[in-house]
Amino acid sequence: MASTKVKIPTIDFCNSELKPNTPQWESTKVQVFEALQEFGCFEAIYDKVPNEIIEGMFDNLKEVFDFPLSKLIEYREKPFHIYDGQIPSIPLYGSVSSADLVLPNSVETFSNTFWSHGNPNFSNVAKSYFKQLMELNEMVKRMVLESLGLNNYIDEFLNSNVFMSRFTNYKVIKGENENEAALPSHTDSTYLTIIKQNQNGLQVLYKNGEWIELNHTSPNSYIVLSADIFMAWTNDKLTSAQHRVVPTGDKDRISIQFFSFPNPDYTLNVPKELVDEEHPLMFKPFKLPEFNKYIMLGAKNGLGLKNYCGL
Ligand SMILES: O=C(O)CCC(=O)C(=O)O
Ligand SMILES: [Fe+2]
Repeated sequence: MASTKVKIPTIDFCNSELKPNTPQWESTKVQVFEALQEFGCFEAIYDKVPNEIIEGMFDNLKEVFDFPLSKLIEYREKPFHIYDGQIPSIPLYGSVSSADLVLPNSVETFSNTFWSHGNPNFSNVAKSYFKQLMELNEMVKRMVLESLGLNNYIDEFLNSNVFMSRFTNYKVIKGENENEAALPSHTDSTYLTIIKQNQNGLQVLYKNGEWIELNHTSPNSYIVLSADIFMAWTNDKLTSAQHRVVPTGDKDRISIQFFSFPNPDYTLNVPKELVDEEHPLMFKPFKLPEFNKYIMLGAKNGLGLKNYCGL
């Protein structure tokens, strides 16, 4: 069971004055940094994505997951597009990912695969959704880098980021297995993952060993998780959130994940400002594709990164 005692912070990003060098920014920045250090996650309340865009995303995605398997497989055959499903260990899980739905071409490929004449409605809502999430993602990263005194790195860091979007469907089951994790405990190999769920079910493992529910408390809620790559690049200053999904509702759960990574050529080198006698270097330099290959070979339970390049 997930704990109801510990609550992860809810942080408000709605204020229109939330710009660098304002008092509002400075106080939000403290909350963001503390939350990502302590929990590796927080709930963001962010009202820049209109409700009709969010509803449009979930309505279109319901249709996608009702399409026959052959469509999902056809999608998988396009470069940079992935369908994961029918995995025996996680039978309720199915997802489609796109290399970058922020790029117009990628949105069109997605629409043209699933709808025979494309789907301008999906294309428009997806473009709008991911454009606004890019801004939230950028604000959070800027706040983290400023908190670490890495202001000189912000532009280079943000320019080297690439993105991936994933839509996931968890089939509802009733019966003796209904409280089992539909997606088992793991950490992500990203900088940040920003998740929107149409039903609660996401949980994070807190350091006291309790699972904490990561619920949406508002229609404008998103869950922001810091992950392996951000933990490595910041020399262990941030926590990589260990999370899982235990759907609770009585209908299929759909979630939208917005992942950010370093580009494949970028060497992850801890900034020298974060290393001194009291804070020795914790990770060797590495590139993401090599780390991903290592993970694929079977590293488990958040030990992957430390085993791979920990010092
Ligand atoms: O469905 C969710 O809320 C989370 C999915 C997830 O953790 C992942 O795809 O890495
Ligand atoms: Fe994840």
